Amino acid sequence: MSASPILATRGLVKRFGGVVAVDGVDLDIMAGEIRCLIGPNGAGKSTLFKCLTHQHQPTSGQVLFDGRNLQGFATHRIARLGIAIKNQIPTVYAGLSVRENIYLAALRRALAKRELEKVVELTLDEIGFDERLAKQQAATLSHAHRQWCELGMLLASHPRLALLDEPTAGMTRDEMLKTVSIIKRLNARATVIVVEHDLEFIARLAQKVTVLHRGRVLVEDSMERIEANETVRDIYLGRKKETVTAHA
Ligand SMILES: Nc1ncnc2c1ncn2[C@@H]1O[C@H](COP(=O)(O)OP(=O)(O)OP(=O)(O)O)[C@@H](O)[C@H]1O
Repeated sequence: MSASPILATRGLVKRFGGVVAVDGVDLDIMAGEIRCLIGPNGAGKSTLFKCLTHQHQPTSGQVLFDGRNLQGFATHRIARLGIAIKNQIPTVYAGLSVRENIYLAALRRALAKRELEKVVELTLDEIGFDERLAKQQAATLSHAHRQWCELGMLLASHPRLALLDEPTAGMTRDEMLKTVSIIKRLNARATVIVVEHDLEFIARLAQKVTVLHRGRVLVEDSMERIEANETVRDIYLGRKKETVTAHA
């Protein structure tokens, strides 16, 4: 029995003038999967994400969600289908508390008030926020707490597919490990695609990794096999390992 992918792209292209940022990408993401997307700076990872949600209109090619072609769909209509994106810069309501942010995110599920309140409290628990943090204004949160607040908003909104762009950027190792556990919770109810540079994070999370290079899929495999792949090492991992070592 062959299952069909929840998300597929076929020949996806995005040009910015003379720059071909995404150059004929075919992806098949199965329901329930966590897929990591890696590649050197400028490989096209963020642009690909933005094409999936129509923050950028693809130049050509198709995005299929549950087999349905999303061509012509506005961003808000894609969000309503259950595709959520967390961009590199967190988007929280700065003037509201964490609890209020999560409450607003949960509203999209059209639950009765008591259910909604339960979801909010459960989510605060899932991201490990106590009452003090729940009441804190989002603008005053630390970098990591702001990222977790936004992950909480994703958890509460219950997407079918979550796209996470560098969720651990700027985090310490302990913060990265906590983020892994939050994303595993998210993956218990949603398919997840995550762009990341942190190799330990990827190894702890993903079953399958897609390497993008110059807008194209270079290889798709397990992290173990990708780490052993000479071409990938040359264009990406070797350079990154040096960077990681240099910062250790
Ligand atoms: N809005 C834009 N206008 C023009 N060029 C763009 C735009 N967005 C991205 N690009 C170009 O497209 C290419 C891919 O960029 P993108 O940000 O998608 O790469 P990335 O893999 O996400 O990189 P990073 O790891 O640094 O975030 C780059 O050459 C970039 O300069």
